Amino acid sequence: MATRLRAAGAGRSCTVIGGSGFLGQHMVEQLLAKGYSVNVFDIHKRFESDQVTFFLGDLCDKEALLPALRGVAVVFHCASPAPASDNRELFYRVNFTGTKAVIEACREAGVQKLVLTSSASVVFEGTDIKNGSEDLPYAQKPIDYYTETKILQEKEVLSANDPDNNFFTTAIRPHGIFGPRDPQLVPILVQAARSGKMKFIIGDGKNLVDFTYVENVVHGHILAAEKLHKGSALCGKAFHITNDEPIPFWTFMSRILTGLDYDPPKYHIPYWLAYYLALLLSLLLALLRPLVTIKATFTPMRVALAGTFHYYSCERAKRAMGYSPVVSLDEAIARTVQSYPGLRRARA
Ligand SMILES: NC(=O)C1=CN([C@@H]2O[C@H](COP(=O)(O)OP(=O)(O)OC[C@H]3O[C@@H](n4cnc5c(N)ncnc54)[C@H](OP(=O)(O)O)[C@@H]3O)[C@@H](O)[C@H]2O)C=CC1
Ligand SMILES: CC(C)CCC[C@@H](C)[C@H]1CC[C@H]2C3=C(CC[C@]12C)[C@@]1(C)CCC(=O)C[C@@H]1CC3
Repeated sequence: MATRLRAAGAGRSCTVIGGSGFLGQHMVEQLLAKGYSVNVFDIHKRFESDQVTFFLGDLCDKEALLPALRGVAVVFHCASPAPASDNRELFYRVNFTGTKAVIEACREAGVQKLVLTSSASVVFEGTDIKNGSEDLPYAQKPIDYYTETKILQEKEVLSANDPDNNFFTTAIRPHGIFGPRDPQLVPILVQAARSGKMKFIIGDGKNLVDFTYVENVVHGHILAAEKLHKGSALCGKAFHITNDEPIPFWTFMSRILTGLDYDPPKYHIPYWLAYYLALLLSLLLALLRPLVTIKATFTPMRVALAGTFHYYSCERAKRAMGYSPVVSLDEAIARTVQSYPGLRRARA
């Protein structure tokens, strides 16, 4: 590994924590393409590459992290339990306690830059956000445990910024990441369509939201790593990274569905009715949990995301790091639909 690090140049050596995941794999691919030497630290190894050094372990274990961080200049921390897991203990352990372990390991290993994948949802409380800036306060009442722990995670990383000791941190807040190999958005949407649950538009269908193509998210992270240094505007700050093309939520869903030959939703259900039905269902499933575990398609969080405005300004990222999306929304939707032949509706 030391040879690879030297070959890439000390400044272009990195470790992607969570590198086996959806965003992580795209991150690894683009970093390699840019000539970085790349380590992956993840609890699972989900792909083979002779260009990558894999370190398997739990990011909550600092001793397991250290070998993966020694000699690297930049750490990208994009690991998190899946939002749908809804496991409060797991979220706290990984996103809060685990992130503190990541920070300690970075400091001990002499890593200079830590780029966290946070989430624009850290300011979302289930009510409209239109062109929200990073100055919005953290959600006082996060809708779910995932969001609650992403807030704690971001606060830990940004407050760890320590330029006097050559340790620089920043957080990237993407929103609604989609693209090839996404496990959370398109597969769940198609599953809902296949089970006949996608006949209704929640609300009036005019709520604009941000969906961000995965390659734009990666581009934002790499830009941040390259612009993060002593005295830069990135130190200890968070930055929204989106496609900068807010789109009605149900227009986006319909374009993915029709692109895969499914019928788009066409009837309307009032937002308040959908939200309270989802809340009632979540309470019922919580009561039944000791007996049976049932995953709801329409959780309160998902209904809130489906029925409210939530799009964010990227102006701060444009100014501080010269960010602009590298793949347009139209092209991104086309590539995404094209990448899921197995999810296309089988024609009789
Ligand atoms: N998807 C989206 O729309 C958005 C995602 N984000 C953030 O982007 C990041 C990446 O998300 P995404 O790629 O979708 O998520 P994935 O679940 O696809 O990837 C996360 C990776 O981290 C791994 N991981 C989880 N827990 C640990 C642990 N304790 N130790 C080591 N590795 C671990 C996961 O393994 P395993 O699969 O076994 O859990 C997985 O490989 C996350 O931080 C998420 O919060 C932010 C905004 C939007
Ligand atoms: C069943 C339908 C009402 C919705 C189907 C699509 C949803 C599964 C997705 C639409 C918006 C997505 C989203 C996320 C996960 C998947 C969706 C709810 C996140 C919660 C993932 C993690 C984040 O940090 C924020 C994302 C917001 C958008």
